[in-house]
Amino acid sequence: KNPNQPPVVFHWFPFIGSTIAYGMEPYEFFNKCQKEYGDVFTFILLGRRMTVTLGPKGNEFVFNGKHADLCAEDAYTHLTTPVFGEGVVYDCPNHMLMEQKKFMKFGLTTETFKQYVPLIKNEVTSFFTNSPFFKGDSGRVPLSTAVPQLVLFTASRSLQGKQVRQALTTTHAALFHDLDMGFTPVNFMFPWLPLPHNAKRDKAQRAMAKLYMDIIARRKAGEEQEQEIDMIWNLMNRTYKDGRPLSDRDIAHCMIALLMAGQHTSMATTTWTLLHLAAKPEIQQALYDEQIRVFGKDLAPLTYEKLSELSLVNNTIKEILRVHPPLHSLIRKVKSPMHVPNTNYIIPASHFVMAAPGVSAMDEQFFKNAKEFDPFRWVGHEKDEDNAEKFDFGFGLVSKGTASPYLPFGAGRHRCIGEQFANVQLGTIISTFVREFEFSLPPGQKDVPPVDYNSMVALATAPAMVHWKRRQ
Ligand code: HEM
Ligand SMILES: N#Cc1ccc(COc2ccc(/C=C/c3ccc(C(F)(F)[C@](O)(Cn4cnnn4)c4ccc(F)cc4F)nc3)cc2)cc1
Repeated sequence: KNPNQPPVVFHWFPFIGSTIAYGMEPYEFFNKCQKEYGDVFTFILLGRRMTVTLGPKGNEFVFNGKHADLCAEDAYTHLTTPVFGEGVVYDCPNHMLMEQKKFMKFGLTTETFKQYVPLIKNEVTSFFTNSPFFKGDSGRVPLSTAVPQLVLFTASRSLQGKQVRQALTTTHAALFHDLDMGFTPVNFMFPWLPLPHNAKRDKAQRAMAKLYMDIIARRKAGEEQEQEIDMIWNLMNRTYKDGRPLSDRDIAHCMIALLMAGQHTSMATTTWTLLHLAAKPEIQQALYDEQIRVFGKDLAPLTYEKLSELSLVNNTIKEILRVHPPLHSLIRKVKSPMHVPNTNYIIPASHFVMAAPGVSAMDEQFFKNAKEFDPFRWVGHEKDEDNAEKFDFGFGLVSKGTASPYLPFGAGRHRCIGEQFANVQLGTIISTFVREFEFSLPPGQKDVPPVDYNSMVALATAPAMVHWKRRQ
């Protein structure tokens, strides 16, 4: 026992350590350890020493740590680079990632969102028309199957662009699936395993990258006019500070990264939202009443400007991200020994640190009835974030204060740049569902299904069936 290192969680077997307990039920594991060891403790995950720092202070320690001390690319590159492709995100120096995030944000403006809302709405309504799950006046739908398709259509039609949307449902549908299968936490641990799914992943990555590079080449040859601003057009004109333009390959790999980012987080969040609304019909009714109040009894078409007036829709998304944050564990590699403030602990360079903001988001000391899904708890707190002090890491201002109990989009230099797009996409999807249908859980099922932690994000256990009835 080393007095100036965090306590190590008891475990029977070396290497395996606490992998099973953590991998199966991370929150149960974190809460049990917090009771026994406090907010800072080390556990063994497949031979790696993971030092967890919980609570708002723990969140701040990881999110505000200096890049020289805490390295994201060393933690994530084995998982992401085989899927996204080389030269971007975690396969390049951090200062280049900061510029890539700046470029991406240039493509996520109110002007593009105004154009995306009708595109997303149309994808949802044509999904209702074409999908086998929504025939007739009532029925049931396995959300685990339907929502990933719906989210892929809406994100690819808007942010990715028409050609990508077209390809993903025809020539490249199977390839997207193969690439998606490669985006799994097992690859965190064993990226080099010559498993069949890794060979398929690599083939799919090359095919997807080629799809984007062919689109770019056609646009450069002037074969396509810029009717709609998609992210590919946006990235085509970007140059790094050192004068080097973003290469066609780097653009393709950034587009794959954005595709994977949005797909997993949005499908998890959309599924959990529909499940919790099915469990609480009174909130569905309140959402429907809000649509009438904001758009009139004839339900005028959704617009980006009006989305911001739908406070219950926005509070529902905030509350879903509190109860079900898609990314439950955020990891950094320790590069030099790090002192944990207010403790005697020095974390050695051989460790990884892990933040789990979802633990403080479900802590009774910060949120009354924390386990309860209650969007109304956010009424009056819509703008808390705005007056916080801000800092620019190279991709725009982010709040400096990261000692918050609620950080579904992270904080600091690695903070998410997709929050606004996600809110537009989720707000449009939820509004369109609520206008069209009423939901309920299968008869006899009282609550939403348990969480499946075996994917990259915290998913609802399949099939996540809900019953629907078309509104008259
Ligand atoms: C509900 C939806 C989403 C949630 C909850 C979410 C959450 C997060 C979190 C927690 C981080 C910090 C990761 C870390 O600190 O290791 C992050 C980073 C990021 N996210 Fe998201 N995200 C969402 C949607 C999106 C979308 C739609 C995009 C792209 C359009 C996106 C792109 C990114 C990027 C580029 C980063 C930066 C990673 C870095 O700097 O290391 N995210 N996101
Ligand atoms: N055996 C076994 C075994 C062992 C352990 C377990 C359980 O262990 C774990 C541990 C961690 C995790 C999830 C963390 C994690 C981190 C980073 C990323 C990411 F980088 F990918 C992302 O942030 C994602 N993102 C951001 N915004 N939207 N998406 C991202 C960034 C930029 C970008 F451009 C594209 C991106 F998409 N993804 C996920 C899941 C399971 C199971 C089985």
